[in-house]
Amino acid sequence: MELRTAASPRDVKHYTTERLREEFLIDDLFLPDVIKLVYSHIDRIITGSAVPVKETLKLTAGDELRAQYFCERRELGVINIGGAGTITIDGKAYHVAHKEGMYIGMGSRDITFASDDAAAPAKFYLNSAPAHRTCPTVLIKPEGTPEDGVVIVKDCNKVELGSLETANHRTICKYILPGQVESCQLEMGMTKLEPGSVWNTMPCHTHDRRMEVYLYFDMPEDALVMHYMGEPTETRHIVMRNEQAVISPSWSIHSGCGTQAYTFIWGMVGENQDFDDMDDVAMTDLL
Ligand SMILES: O=C[C@H](O)[C@@H](O)CC(=O)C(=O)O
Ligand SMILES: [Zn+2]
Repeated sequence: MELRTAASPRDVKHYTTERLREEFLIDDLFLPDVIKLVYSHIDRIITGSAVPVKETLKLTAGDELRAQYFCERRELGVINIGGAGTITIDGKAYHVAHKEGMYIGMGSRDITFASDDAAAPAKFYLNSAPAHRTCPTVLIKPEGTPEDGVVIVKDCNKVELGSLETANHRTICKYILPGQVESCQLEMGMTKLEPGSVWNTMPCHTHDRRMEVYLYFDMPEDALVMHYMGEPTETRHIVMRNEQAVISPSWSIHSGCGTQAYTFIWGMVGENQDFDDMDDVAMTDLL
């Protein structure tokens, strides 16, 4: 497991491009037959990926968690951005298709990942946070009919925002949040931009009570997103490519502008689970 420490905004404003990328960018996710995990001291979020191709992959606590198993004291959110696959939790198999996800509650011991087809492997994106109680493990589908153990994203959790005129027409699909999928602190969802729209989260915001991690994907290899971060009056950018993630501290804005439309997954943890608890930044105040 790779470890990242927290960073102070007073230091970050002096960082070079290289240092900014070292601290915040995660550019080696989704390697085949590897579970990659990055542990951040910021709210102790773990960001990672599991891409089973030739093998079934088993999630372990590693040395770092000083736990017998990964979810001993943690909850885990998963969204599959690849082909269909199976997540097996303590002997129970959940079939997770493209853009479906899971919430896996604290206390789940044995977690494995497999793909249906090695030629189109599943790409499981992972966000995990410390937990204090067990919430039910569920499969999450953006569309469909609910069954036992399966939650369908509610219409009120598919929020259309922005417009083509301001190049930010997008739909926020909220997967894990109170009232739909119960968790201790983790919230997760996916935002998809419409063709011709390139800006996410502009007008932008900070939220002092939560940190966030973004994963940008569904873009060609030569496309890029300029991810904007920093205090509102000290903005910086990180050039991001397909399937790369970025850590966003509470004090930072988190916004992006791509060379074309893209999709991203956001994961949030921290003090509260109030999605709308944001500190909006006026466009005219950004520097
Ligand atoms: O705090 C909320 C997160 O920044 C995202 O949900 C924002 C987002 O997906 C968007 O505006 O496009
Ligand atoms: Zn935000």
